[in-house]
Amino acid sequence: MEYIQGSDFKLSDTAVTIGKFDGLHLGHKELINEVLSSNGLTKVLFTFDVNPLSKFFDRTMRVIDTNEERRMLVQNFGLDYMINFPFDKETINTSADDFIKNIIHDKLGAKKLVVGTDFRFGKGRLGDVDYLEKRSGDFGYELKVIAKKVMYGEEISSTRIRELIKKGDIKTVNDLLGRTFSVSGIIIHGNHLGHTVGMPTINIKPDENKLLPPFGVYASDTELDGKIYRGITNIGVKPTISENNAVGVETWLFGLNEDVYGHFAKVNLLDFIRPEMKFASLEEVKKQVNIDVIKAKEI
Ligand SMILES: Cc1cc2nc3c(=O)[nH]c(=O)nc-3n(C[C@H](O)[C@H](O)[C@H](O)COP(=O)(O)O)c2cc1C
Ligand SMILES: Nc1ncnc2c1ncn2[C@@H]1O[C@H](COP(=O)(O)OP(=O)(O)O)[C@@H](O)[C@H]1O
Repeated sequence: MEYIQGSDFKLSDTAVTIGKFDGLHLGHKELINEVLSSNGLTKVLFTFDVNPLSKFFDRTMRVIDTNEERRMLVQNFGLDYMINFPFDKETINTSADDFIKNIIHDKLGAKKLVVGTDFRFGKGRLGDVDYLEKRSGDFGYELKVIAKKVMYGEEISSTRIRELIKKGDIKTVNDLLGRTFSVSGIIIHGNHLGHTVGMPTINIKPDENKLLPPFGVYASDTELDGKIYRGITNIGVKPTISENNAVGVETWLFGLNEDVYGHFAKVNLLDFIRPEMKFASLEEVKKQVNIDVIKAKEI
């Protein structure tokens, strides 16, 4: 798959799905599968750069997957191209008509367009599926509108998943995603205290745009150097150690005994265990973690 960042491309004879795709959940997967079934066409996922998006609209808006995480997820789907299109002033001010003409037709060369029922596009979000259908003859594409997938009696949506993440309902989040919610990044140095109590932890500083579940302890499976380690993860600020720690994601991996600083890790969260608490000392944290570990191993 070729990854294109920006607006400098010209494709032809494509099957394209367009959307924000935050979280790449099971509903999104249906759109992508429709693209994948388009024999004879170049298969494209067109999405918007989520980092500028959060700056343009609402600085507090966090994403389920960062650009990088989303790119890694899409990598193995079997698509030909993934386009991460800038969501800047120009894009925001592009009318629905210009979006169809300049982007869907001229740049993407779409012969087939796959979107969800509530897809909106163009300035003021005035473009919708009816409008896409109306213009399909003029611009020579076939429109495929996919109904929203329902799970547990409700439509799957990025908004619903974000709310569940905020509540810490990781199990339901993972069901709706059809995979595990994860936090990934490079392993950095912490305070070098963990190993002093027999609990070495890998520390990851989450991307500032990343939506995190409530501070607390979670059972996890971490992908590191081609292996998966069951472990236990603390998301939070380590109040026992000091008052002003930055938010971190740290994981004690069961069965690892190596220096892995600077390596890339993907921490897949499996289930919530308990909230983060302030203890009297690091030894007291360790005592509690020994109890948490029993739970984490049972999951
Ligand atoms: C599973 C787990 C649970 C933790 N729970 C807490 C907690 O409830 N409160 C807290 O202050 N720190 C908690 N910590 C953070 C420890 O205090 C931290 O691992 C220790 O400060 C070592 O950090 P370092 O990696 O910077 O050396 C937890 C760490 C782990 C791995
Ligand atoms: N089982 C393990 N789980 C996590 N980290 C481990 C493990 N075994 C060895 N390590 C190494 O030890 C480091 C963590 O030690 P620690 O004392 O917590 O230091 P830091 O505060 O820098 O994270 C990790 O970054 C990793 O390189």
